[in-house]
Amino acid sequence: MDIVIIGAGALGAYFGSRFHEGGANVTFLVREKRAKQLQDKGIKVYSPKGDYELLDPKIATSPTEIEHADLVLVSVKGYHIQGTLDSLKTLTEKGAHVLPVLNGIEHISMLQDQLGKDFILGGLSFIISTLNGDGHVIHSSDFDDLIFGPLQPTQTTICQELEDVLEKTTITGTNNKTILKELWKKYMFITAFSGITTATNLSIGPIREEADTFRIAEMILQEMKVLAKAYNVEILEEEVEAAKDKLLNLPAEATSSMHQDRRKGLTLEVDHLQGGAIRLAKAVGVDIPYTETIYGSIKPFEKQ
Ligand SMILES: NC(=O)C1=CN([C@@H]2O[C@H](COP(=O)(O)OP(=O)(O)OC[C@H]3O[C@@H](n4cnc5c(N)ncnc54)[C@H](OP(=O)(O)O)[C@@H]3O)[C@@H](O)[C@H]2O)C=CC1
Ligand SMILES: CC(C)(CO)C(=O)C(=O)O
Repeated sequence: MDIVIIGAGALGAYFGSRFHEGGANVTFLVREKRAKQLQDKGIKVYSPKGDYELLDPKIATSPTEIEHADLVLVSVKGYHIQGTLDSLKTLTEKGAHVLPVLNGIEHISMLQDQLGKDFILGGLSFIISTLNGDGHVIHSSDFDDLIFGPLQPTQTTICQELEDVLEKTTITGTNNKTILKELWKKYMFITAFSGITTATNLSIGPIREEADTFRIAEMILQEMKVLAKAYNVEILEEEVEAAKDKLLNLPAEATSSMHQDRRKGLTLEVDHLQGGAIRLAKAVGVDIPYTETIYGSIKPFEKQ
């Protein structure tokens, strides 16, 4: 399978390396600075699932350099998705399907509107990874789930092909037939988890110790459930409970990637995540006051 990775950051470099390890033909479509770093240092993955080294990754800085792609994995931050549209347009015109794995939900309909519904698959990931100073991947969770699936009936073949590739890798891949619901469940979870950890500047342990603080995360889960319903996605109460249990059972020092970005002084995805929820809620007349409050609390730290 010919796979292009747009956004060779923590997620893209990890999954791209694993696809390569499994025998796929992988090209990293990156910007100039990252291209130079990849040429100089290659990619190394340090991971509980086994280290991997890609000394001479295939790199492109323009989509015109890429002759053919079956699949484009998009793993940029939410605030960079608009900047990938020209490349995605060129690659979908060459027949590629697009698998976005960023957190959030608004980008799905945006990509469908801009590129055509047939090209956009649903995707998300559960993993904790980051890049070190050499641009190498530090994968620190024992999970690396890549959940994907068709959003249109025409996409079952490409999803099956990806499933076949994933079977040859260490990635825990799931071809999910109800991917839209999975996307909303992850969106519900991440809006609460990234919201409460980033706003308080605390990992989950101390948040759990203060019932009044933890309650804010619970209320955000409930608001996101109501919001999903307004978009015809039924998240069950037991699924909200499962998300709450996850928050209760994470290691005390666990935190969200957005909170890690706050700690590192990087731009935050708050507009894409909590801001996106607020825009979607306004459009259908749903009130999400806890999410709005968390959004307002994080906003001053968005661009540090
Ligand atoms: N890290 C994690 O553990 C997890 C992250 N996620 C989600 O995955 C998404 C990606 O996160 P993450 O991998 O951590 O982010 P990173 O910041 O590590 O990587 C994003 C990469 O995108 C690149 N990029 C941005 N615009 C373009 C473009 N136009 N063309 C090519 N490359 C581009 C950046 O490159 P450049 O160097 O040029 O700026 C950067 O390397 C986010 O939505 C995040 O919430 C989800 C689960 C876990
Ligand atoms: C919760 C987690 C770590 C799961 O992958 C995540 O998506 C994030 O923090 O951005």
